[in-house]
Amino acid sequence: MNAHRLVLKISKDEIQNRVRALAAQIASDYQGKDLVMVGVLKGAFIFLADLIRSLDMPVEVDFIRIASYGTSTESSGGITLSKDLECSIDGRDVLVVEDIVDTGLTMRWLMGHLQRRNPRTVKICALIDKYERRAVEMPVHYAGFRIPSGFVVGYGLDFAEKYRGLQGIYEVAFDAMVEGSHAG
Ligand SMILES: O=P(O)(O)OC[C@H]1O[C@H](OP(=O)(O)OP(=O)(O)O)[C@H](O)[C@@H]1O
Ligand code: HPA
Ligand SMILES: [Mg+2]
Repeated sequence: MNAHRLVLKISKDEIQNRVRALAAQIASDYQGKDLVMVGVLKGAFIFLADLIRSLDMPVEVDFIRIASYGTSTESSGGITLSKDLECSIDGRDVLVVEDIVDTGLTMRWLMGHLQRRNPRTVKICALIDKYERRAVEMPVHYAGFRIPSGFVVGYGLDFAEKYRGLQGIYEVAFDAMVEGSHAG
């Protein structure tokens, strides 16, 4: 891991306020519906936990575990599924909960995977919609924050599995490489 610093981008209070507003919007849109919220592990675990505790309606929660980044800040392009859904989504309304949509490759794979199980609707809720690196068209129906670029960590998001527990969102600032040597 190259030497880096963390720069605060979104504070804990801003996140809390935005999560409450998203939950209110979701509860209003899905009133009376049979909603299944699917958290994408690992990154979504904190966001999903906060979101459902602000949500004034009964929902079923399930998880799927897919990964493509490993220790890198670039998508590997290949998706590894290591835990699938446990509930049926046949005929039901599904809201996928993600920490971040970046290139969109993870979400494209997941949408294909879910659509084969015949849900009534599938929508996407992501804490962060990071749009400049998008490689495929991918709508984010409920977006917490839209940012153009920068590798971010905290509130579930990791860099090489670290920093998920930070309460705010931070950008990873990589120190410039010194000629002929690596800065850490
Ligand atoms: O839009 P994309 O470019 O595909 O990136 C978004 C995905 O990448 C991260 O997952 P990661 O592979 O790091 O797994 P993790 O959730 O376990 O950290 C993140 O949690 C999203 O699932
Ligand atoms: O900016 C990011 N941070 C952490 N994980 C990610 N996965 C895709 N983009 C990011
Ligand atoms: Mg990750």
